[in-house]
Amino acid sequence: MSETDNKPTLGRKPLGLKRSVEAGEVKQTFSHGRTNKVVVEVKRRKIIGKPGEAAAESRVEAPVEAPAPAPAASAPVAPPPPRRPAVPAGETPQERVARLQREAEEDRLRLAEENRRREQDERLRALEEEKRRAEENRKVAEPAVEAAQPEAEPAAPETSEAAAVAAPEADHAADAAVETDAPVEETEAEAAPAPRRFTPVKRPEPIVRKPEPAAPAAAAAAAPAATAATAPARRSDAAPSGGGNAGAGAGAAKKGAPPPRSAPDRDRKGGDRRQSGKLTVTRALNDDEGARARSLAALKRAREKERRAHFGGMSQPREKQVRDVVVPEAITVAELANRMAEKAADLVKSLFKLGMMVTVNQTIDQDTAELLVEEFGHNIQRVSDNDVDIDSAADVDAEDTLQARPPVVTIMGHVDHGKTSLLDALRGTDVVRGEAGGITQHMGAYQIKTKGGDLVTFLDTPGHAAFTQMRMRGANVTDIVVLVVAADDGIMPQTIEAINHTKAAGVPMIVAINKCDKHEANPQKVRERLLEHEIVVEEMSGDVQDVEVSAKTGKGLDELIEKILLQAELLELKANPDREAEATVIEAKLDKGKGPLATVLVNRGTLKVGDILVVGTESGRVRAMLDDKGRQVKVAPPSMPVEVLGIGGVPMAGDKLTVVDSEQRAREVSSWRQEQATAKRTATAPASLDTMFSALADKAKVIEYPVVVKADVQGSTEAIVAALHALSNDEIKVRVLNSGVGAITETDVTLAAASGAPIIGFNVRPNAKAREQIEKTKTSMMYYDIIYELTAEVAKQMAGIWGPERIETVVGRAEVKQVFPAGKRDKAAGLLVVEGFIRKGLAARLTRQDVIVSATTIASLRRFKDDVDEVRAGLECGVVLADTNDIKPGDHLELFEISHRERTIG
Ligand SMILES: Nc1nc2c(ncn2[C@@H]2O[C@H](COP(=O)(O)OP(=O)(O)OP(=O)(O)O)[C@@H](O)[C@H]2O)c(=O)[nH]1
Repeated sequence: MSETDNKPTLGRKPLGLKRSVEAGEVKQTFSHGRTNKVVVEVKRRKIIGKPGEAAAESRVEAPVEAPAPAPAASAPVAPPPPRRPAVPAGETPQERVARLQREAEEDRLRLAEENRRREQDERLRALEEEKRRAEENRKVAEPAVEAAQPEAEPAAPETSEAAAVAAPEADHAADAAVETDAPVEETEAEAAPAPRRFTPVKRPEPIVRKPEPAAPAAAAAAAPAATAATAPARRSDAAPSGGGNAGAGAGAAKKGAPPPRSAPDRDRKGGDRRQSGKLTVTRALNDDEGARARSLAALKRAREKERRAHFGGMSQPREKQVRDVVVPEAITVAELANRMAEKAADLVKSLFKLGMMVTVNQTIDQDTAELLVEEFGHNIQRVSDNDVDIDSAADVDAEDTLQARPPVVTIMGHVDHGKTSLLDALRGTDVVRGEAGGITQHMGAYQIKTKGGDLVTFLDTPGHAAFTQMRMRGANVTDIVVLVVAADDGIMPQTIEAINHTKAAGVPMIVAINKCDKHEANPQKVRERLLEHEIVVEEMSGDVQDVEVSAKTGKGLDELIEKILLQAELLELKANPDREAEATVIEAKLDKGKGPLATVLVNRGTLKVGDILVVGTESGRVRAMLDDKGRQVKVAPPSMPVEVLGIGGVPMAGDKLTVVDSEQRAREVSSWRQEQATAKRTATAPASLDTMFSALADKAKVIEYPVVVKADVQGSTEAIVAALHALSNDEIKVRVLNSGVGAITETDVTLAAASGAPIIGFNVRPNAKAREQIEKTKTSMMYYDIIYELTAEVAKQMAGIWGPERIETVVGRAEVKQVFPAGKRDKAAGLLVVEGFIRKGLAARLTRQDVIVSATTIASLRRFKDDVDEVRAGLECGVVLADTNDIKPGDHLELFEISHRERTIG
């Protein structure tokens, strides 16, 4: 930008910052290579500062055609930029940046103020010009009007044109009266000699100042007239009468921009600035030259004070709100305070007055809570646990809504007796071959259609000892149990366990004697052995159905199905399919792609895609359902096993799934259940001194073997944890730091690494991040896919930690006959070897009247002043014992050898 830009031209250039401002950029450099660019605008101080040049500039700004005396005289000279303090010598880059920012901000504000002032001046000049022209027009028009209407309408000047003239005049007069001082008044007097039609009006500016002696009174008197005439005039005639400049001026006037203040005015007010009401940035910056502008921080403080005063004033008369407080059977003080929207400390104080010393985290009962709620003026709403949780037992379906449903049959038996093979044969599939180690490790759920078109749901349970929980669950969700006993193997431990589970669940049993194709098969022996467990089969004139089958040849399978259907008919299995579904989780896992998956068995109602559900401590919405063959299904009627997608987390096998009507209800129930589960987990057993000391003693003695367990399905996790706990004994205990379902994650590795624990992965592998972490922390990993290999290996490792077993073998005994000094400090004992032998270096226990005095070793052994290695029974010798001189005649010495043996666990 050059100076010539400001020279007058025919058309006025729009006003803008560019005209008098130079903009530049300051690059700030911070630590870590960060930079920031700050735009710095600089006013050319040289030009504005000199009075002569200022006048020239004012002339430039004046309208070209203005014949009136140059209003330059009235143009306020822009204040010179404040003198910057000298740059301090030891200024740091940060300080420099801060200074530059501050200066830039100051410049910007000053510039804005100057622009505003210049606009104001232009507006004034435009008004002057307009007024002058209007006056001229009037002078020209008046004789003509007078000629046309001699004396009839002397009020005619009150036309819109006249109003248009009056408007700027009034505006200007008001402005002049309020804001300008001597020079402006002089200019006005010269420029507008016409008689005044309005008295200047004082603007309703919120400025507190001492009024000029005469002006305000006159202004106040004329105010209504001036505003009444001004408003329509501005709207209708401002543009046509004033041309471009006048229009702009009127526009500016319309916006009501605050009028500029003259220097003396400012000086007058400078002293009482703080008391003068609202402090604007303009005022702050236009203060006395050289005086410091009010800092931003000060402005902020003032605003904050104002705000506080505002809110403080409001909070006092606020009325207390009475709330309905939902109180369960037990609630913590903090939670109650939260529900009452009161301060926990106040509640504690009240309880203190009631004689109860409690902390905010302590739980109080419902009655105590009621006292508090009433004391604080709220209403209590007592709820019991059942009000929150879903009580499906209370929700009984009417008899007429029930319809026949397929039977649920659980196949149980000892490991490798052919359960999966039998099921495969029934389904026409081949699950056995896919199983690791040939054993079932999950619970499988399948539905088959018989030749007659009947549906039967089968649950396959694992036979291995570790899966007790799964077998128990299987027995609990089923209608009928098929006990598979291999004819060649007979009754085995898990066969007995299955019998007990079945009896406990109170469900009917059908015995399938399998592997009857084998030549060593002895079904009769199986029947007889079953008698020992009070199972009397039909063949033995009992009421338990039995059937000889062969999964291999398919023998007896139809008969088995027949018997199942017969049994089901006797049970009259029914459920209401037309209601919200209820189901039981058979198995649950975390799938990498699908998220949490749960295999559920619908107990009643029909589960549909889109249903909102609560399952254990989790909630969710059924996104999709897959049947046992992996096909998508939209609905699952009673007795159908389906895999459900869309649950928020992995539920526990055995959890109940319930469909609820809203997501809010689902969340409410699941979070309540989560709270309960947490409370249960963190609940501590009542402490007594006895239990405390025994726990401490245990801690000191027992070696811990920490592990982290991750498995593919929830049932396996449970089984592994149970199996590991079973390996613990009084001296070494397995401590499962964490167990879960799904891939081994970074969190698992971090946890394991912190305790030096190995991670046991059952059918799962670590993810990429976890692998990195494993490398870094050198965490020991143990991967398995067969549970008995896992337990065997862990048992071996535990034995290794435990250390080899120390075995003491007593090899001799001796009696102390006499004691005599040996050397300066030691004592020697004269012994008679009574039994076995004594040898140098052997471990020995010195006993006095059968109480152990010391455990030591034979430091030296002599016979007749000669050092010897060994002395046999019946001979006398002299010994010095290591680390002890507490020897007396009559003491006995027991000599033993120590050996170590590898230990085994399990
Ligand atoms: N000869 C003969 N072999 C059978 C028969 N049924 C199963 N087997 C074999 O017995 C072995 C074990 O069969 P599984 O079906 O895996 O036994 P399981 O009871 O399911 O075993 P877990 O699920 O691990 O408890 C397999 O090698 C089968 O081939 C049968 O009727 N006859």
